[in-house]
Amino acid sequence: MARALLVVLDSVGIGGAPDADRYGDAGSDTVGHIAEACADGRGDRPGLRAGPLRLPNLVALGLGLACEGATGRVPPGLASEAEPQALWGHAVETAAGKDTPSGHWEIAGVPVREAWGHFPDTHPAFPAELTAALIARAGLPGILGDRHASGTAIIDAFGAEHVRTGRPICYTSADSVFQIAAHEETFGLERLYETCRIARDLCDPYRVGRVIARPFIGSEKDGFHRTSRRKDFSVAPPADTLLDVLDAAGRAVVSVGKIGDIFAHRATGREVKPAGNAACLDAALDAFASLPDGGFVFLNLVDFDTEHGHRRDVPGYAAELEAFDARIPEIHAVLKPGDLCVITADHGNDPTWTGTEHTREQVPVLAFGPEVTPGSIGRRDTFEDIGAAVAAHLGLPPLGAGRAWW
Ligand SMILES: O=P(O)(O)O[C@H]1O[C@H](CO)[C@@H](O)[C@H]1O
Ligand SMILES: [Mn+2]
Ligand SMILES: [Mn+2]
Repeated sequence: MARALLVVLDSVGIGGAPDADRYGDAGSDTVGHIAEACADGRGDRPGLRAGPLRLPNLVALGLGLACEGATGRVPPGLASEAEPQALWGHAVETAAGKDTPSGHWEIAGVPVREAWGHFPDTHPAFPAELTAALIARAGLPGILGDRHASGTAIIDAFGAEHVRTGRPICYTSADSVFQIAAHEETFGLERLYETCRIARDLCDPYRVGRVIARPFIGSEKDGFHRTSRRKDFSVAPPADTLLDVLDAAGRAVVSVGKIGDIFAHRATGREVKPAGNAACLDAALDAFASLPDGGFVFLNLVDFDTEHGHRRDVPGYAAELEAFDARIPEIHAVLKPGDLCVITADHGNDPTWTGTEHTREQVPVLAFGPEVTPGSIGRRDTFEDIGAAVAAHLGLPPLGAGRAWW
C-alpha cells in the first residue's frame, strides 16, 4: 500500500487569485515578486544571500511552469529547458478568506463558505462586552493594544507598559484572529495559555477562527522578542476532513508543525512541533522514514509566513525558499516506490505588498514520487483537489467535491 507526505509551504502563493480584487490583493504574487526583487538586487542581505532567486530543485519539479499557469509568466530565474519531474499545476481557493485555517481545511476537503468573524480596524477593535468578559474571567487588570497591529511592532510599542501593568496586549488583523501577547516571565506562559483558552470560549459567538498566544521575552532596555512557544486555539473544522477519514480507516498519521493546532487536534494522529522550518522538515522526514504502509505525514512550514511574509522581508523570504529547495533531494530520498509527495501552499503573503497581511493568491501544486508520471495538472478550481488526490492515492473514499487528478 502507498504512503503520502503533504507539505504546505505556509504563504508561498504564486499570483493573485481571480477574486483577489475583493481582498485588495489584485496583482499580488509572493513567489513572482520575490523573484523579481532578487533579480533587481533587492533580495540581497550581507551574510544571508545575494543575487537572483535560485530554486533549482523546485524548478525541476515544475514550479516555474506552475507560476506561468497562474499568472501567464515565468518569474525571473525560474525558467527551465527540461521537462518537469513532477505533476505540476496551480490551485484556486473557493473558501471565504485568505487565512491558514481556510487554506488548510480546503486542502483537506472542507472549504468554509460562510464568512469568518473579523474585528474592525478601529481603536478599540474589540467589542466592549468581549473585553469586559475577558478581564473578569481571566482576572486581568485590563488589556493593552485593542487594535489591528503587526505582532512585532505592537510588543515594541506596548511591551514595557505590559511588564509594568500586567495587562496583556490584545490585537488583531485582517484575519479572523484574536491575538494575545504577554511576557513569558512576568505574566507567565501557562497563564497566557489559560487566558487564551478563556478568550477562545468568549470568541466563539463572534465566529473568530483563531485565538493565538504570542509569548515574548526581553526587556525595555534590550528589546522584546517573540518566542517559539506561540500556540493557536482554532475552532474545529465544520465537517470531516482528510484527517478524519484517515482516522476512521485506522491509518497512521503524523502531524508536524502547526497542523495539530490548525485542525484543533482532531484526528491529527501523533503531533510533533519542533521550532523552525528546518527542524519541522527534519521531523517530517524522520516520521516518514518509519511510516507504515497506508500512512500519512502532514507538514506545515510556517516560517515563510511568520518570519518573512508578515515582516515584509524579501531577502529573508528568498533565503527561506532557497533553504527549503536545497533539502528537496532529502524528500526524494525517503520516497519508496508507491509513495507520493505533494508540495503546495495555503494562501499568499507577498513581502513586497502594502501592509503586513496575507494576500489572496493561487498556490502551486507539485506532486511527485518514484512511480508518479510527470505532466501538467493545469488549473485546479478548488484546493480540495489536493486532498482528493491524496485520498485516492491512499485508497480512501472520495472527499467532498474535490476531483483527484488521477
Ligand atoms: O503580525 P503577527 O503577530 O505575526 O500576526 C500575523 O499572524 C496572524 C496569524 O497568521 C495573522 O493574522 C497576522 O496578524
Ligand atoms: Mn498560513
Ligand atoms: Mn500568517
